[in-house]
Amino acid sequence: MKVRAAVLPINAGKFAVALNQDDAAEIGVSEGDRIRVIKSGKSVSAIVQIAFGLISRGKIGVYEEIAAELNLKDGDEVDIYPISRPSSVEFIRKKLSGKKYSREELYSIISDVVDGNLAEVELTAFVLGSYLVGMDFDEIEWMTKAMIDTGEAIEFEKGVVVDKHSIGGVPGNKVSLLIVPIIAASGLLIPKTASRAITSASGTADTMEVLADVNMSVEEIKEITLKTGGVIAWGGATNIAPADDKIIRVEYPLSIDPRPQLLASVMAKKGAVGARHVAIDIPAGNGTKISSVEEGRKLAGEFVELGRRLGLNVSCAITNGSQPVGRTVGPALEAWEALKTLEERKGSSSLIEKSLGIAGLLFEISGFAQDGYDRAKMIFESGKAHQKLLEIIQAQGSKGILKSDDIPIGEEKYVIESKFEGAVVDILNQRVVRLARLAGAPKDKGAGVYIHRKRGEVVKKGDPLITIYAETAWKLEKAIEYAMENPPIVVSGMILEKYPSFKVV
Ligand SMILES: O=P(O)(O)OC[C@H]1O[C@H](OP(=O)(O)O)[C@H](O)[C@@H]1O
Ligand SMILES: O=c1cc[nH]c(=O)[nH]1
Repeated sequence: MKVRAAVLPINAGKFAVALNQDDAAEIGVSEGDRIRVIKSGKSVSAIVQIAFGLISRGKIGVYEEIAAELNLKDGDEVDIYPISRPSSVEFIRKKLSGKKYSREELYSIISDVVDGNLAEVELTAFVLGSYLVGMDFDEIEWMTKAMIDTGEAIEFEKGVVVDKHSIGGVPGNKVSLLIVPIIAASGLLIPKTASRAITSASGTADTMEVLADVNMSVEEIKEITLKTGGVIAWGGATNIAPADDKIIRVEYPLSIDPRPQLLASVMAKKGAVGARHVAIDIPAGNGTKISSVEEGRKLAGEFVELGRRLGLNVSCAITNGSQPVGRTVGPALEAWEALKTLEERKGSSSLIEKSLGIAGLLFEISGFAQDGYDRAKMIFESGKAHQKLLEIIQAQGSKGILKSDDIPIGEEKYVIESKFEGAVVDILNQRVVRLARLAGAPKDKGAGVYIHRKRGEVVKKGDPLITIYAETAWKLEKAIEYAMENPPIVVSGMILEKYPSFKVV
């Protein structure tokens, strides 16, 4: 069938087209089916969206990706005809019925993820298949290797390359902003790629982006690492394990991180940047991805085994995830706390201890030092880590922030005060994250929370417990409403909530 192109100035993130419902019916396709679009002998396969009333008969809405690929302009004539769904869809269906993927099937699925050949619902089914049915270790290894092989990789001809990664899940985990400069200042190389938030209110890429550009090519990551010793780049902007960010995009709205995807996502990024020694942070505690140290140990064993299969020397740190790391949650607040701590060489003990502990672990497993923690502490206290972070920020492309107090924080704020005198007995991670997300994080960089009192700290009636920051008044309102019904900080006593009136703060 011949139709005329209407170029839609929208990036769909995949090859997709919009068809008038009657034209779609005429060639026998429905929402999510595939068609081939042909112009001057060149063709692409595209996922169909039905645009009820928005695209007139005889026209086809083409998103930017297809327009660029086929060099299409408004009014150009193209040929279209229906084609069948990729075989990956059949493999995904097989997993949903409880079967095991083969190596070839996983490669085919990951290639289709990278090429944008899967509709949103098919990609979601792939993630849910892992979440509900799971994968065995062979499948996890094959998926990780497919994720590495379908992207670009970095090789360093000289230097000792190390890397760290967290499985995430604990709010306020800004430790990479301290660890990377400590390692880089020691002379080791750390080409770190991070993801954006998955279940939290700010991923490391969201936090670093407050200070510097995080969109980098593979060549830039290598060049900056060789120049400064380290980078903190957003994995989704590179062509390193490009399937990863596409998978994370469907995990984020569901706030789930299935174990097979988690292992593959983390280890593909480490394998592709040429790291030899890798430290994995596994936060364990209520309201995180790992509820106990025992469960953390099991996951640590899986990381070490996957590392062995990929030729990487992996060590894990099971860390205290029972409450947020440091006192801030949300991109700008976390960047502020990380930079302030480096500037003043003091700050929240959970943030400093964790950062030095993981940097120290990297020093030890790479053979750089036996007293890893002490070496990391010396670099931190000497101010070299602070100077190094500033150097990395400049090399990546600074956002013009020279010191922590220059970082803009949301201007709308509300302080929740304690209604009792006593001590903080609990901080509920998931409520803290929900609160920061309702306030606008991670999209609104200035949104988030500042935690005034952490577990065990004493409060008087009327003392501030938590300050909520937002960039817009209505988001602040929503966040306050939530906090009133779901107090994130519990002061003394044994009663967590009263139902139907939850007002225990
Ligand atoms: O907490 P959630 O959002 O689930 O996990 C995602 C975060 O965990 C990892 O942290 P890092 O890169 O090791 O610092 C990821 O890169 C990402 O920033
Ligand atoms: O990078 C990451 C971190 C946690 N979970 C993932 O799936 N990827």
